[in-house]
Amino acid sequence: MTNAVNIRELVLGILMEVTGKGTHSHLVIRDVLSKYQYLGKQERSFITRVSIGTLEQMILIDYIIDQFSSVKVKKMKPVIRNILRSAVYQLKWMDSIPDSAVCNEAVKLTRKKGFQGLSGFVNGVLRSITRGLAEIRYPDEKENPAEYMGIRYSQPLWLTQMWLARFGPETTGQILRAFLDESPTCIRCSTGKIRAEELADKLNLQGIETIPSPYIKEAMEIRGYDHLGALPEFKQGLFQVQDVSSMLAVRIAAPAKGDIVYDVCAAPGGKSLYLAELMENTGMVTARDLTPYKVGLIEENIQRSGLTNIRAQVWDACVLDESAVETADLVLADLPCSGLGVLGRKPDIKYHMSPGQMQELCRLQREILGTVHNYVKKGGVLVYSTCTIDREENEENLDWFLNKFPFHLEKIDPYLCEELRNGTTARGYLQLLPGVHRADGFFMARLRKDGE
Ligand SMILES: C[S@@+](CC[C@H](N)C(=O)[O-])C[C@H]1O[C@@H](n2cnc3c(N)ncnc32)[C@H](O)[C@@H]1O
Repeated sequence: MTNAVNIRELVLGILMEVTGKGTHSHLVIRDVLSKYQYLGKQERSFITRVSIGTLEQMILIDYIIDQFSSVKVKKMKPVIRNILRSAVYQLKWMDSIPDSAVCNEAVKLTRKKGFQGLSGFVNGVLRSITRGLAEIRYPDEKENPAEYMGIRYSQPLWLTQMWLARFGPETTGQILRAFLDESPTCIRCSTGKIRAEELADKLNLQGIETIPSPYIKEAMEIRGYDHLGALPEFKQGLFQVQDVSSMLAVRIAAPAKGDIVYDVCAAPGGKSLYLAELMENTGMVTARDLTPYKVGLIEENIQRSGLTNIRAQVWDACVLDESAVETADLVLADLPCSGLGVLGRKPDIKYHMSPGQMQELCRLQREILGTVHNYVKKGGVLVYSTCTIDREENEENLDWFLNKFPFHLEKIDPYLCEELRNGTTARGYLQLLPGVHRADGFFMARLRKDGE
């Protein structure tokens, strides 16, 4: 590994930024990897794996440290607690690194960061953990299942309590395990440009493994790539990075050729592009988001795609656009949400989210839905979707909407493969659950406006 840069110091920087300032981990990691592009594949994957892994397992890691340290994690200096956290991650989950190397590197980093006087403490705690790792005591599973699951699967207690009450222990276990499994990168083949099999062949030739999704033929999971953005197939717009759950939301929207479509919360534009592609360069997709920065992301993606039936606009979805009223065949409301369905990809969400924030999001979702339904023509379609598995933001918002506005749910079975059909899809909505489905957690509903 390169001597010039201490990759453990980079990991520490990422953890400090995410835990201290609340910046989203995927953004911090992306920035570090792009700043240190010259690092080798092995070093880049070490940085990603240890940062994500430590954040993912942080509740369990802190529980372990607290069993062996005289000073509780909460009372430690932030630098020290983050050095210990990433070291414990390596000790417990990375067998390929010798324990002595993990401890020595952590001690060196402690000194380098100016905490000479605490290097003995760090060394002592890590050596005790190394010796006692096999004998960790967990909360009693039978007596206190929520606490047990919270520690075992490293989730905040309020989340395990909420999910146990809603889904029961078996499904909750499936969901929590899935969050800790590696979340595969999923791509959507732009079938207007290349067949999925042909794209898979091209990627396979570069050593990238491709696994077709069971749900949609243009979706595939990929593994074994280094820098996705550098692949020629990406630059040529032959594929987009998009989870199959997002693709399904577009599938149930089922745009027709020539449709007028509004995607009211569109950045970075994944669903808008798919809608435009399915419309085969006819009609018009208006892809909106709140800020010029976000709309810039949509524009970049439009440019790479080469599609001409899509335009990007800055527009606050809470503000009524008089000119759009009753003009749309289809409105997609893929709204800001708590993101609890994608905890496997964005583990820090679980530390930032709270029941209070979820209520606030619910209020925003209602405000947006209460505005954008006006754009749907009589007889047109509104698709509501979120990447969460929270009843209030999903089913309860849907009930609220149906009680208030002249829309009815429409069966989505015709747009889904057999495996995804169930009682709710026959009514008009689908809740995907990680671990239960081979997809991110996602909610989608198809509503038709009453009238012609
Ligand atoms: C779930 S993301 C959308 C993902 C997007 N549909 C896609 O598939 O690529 C929600 C988006 O809503 C945007 N947003 C939040 N509040 C908004 C508002 N008041 N008006 C418009 N967009 C908003 C956020 O900036 C964010 O990009």
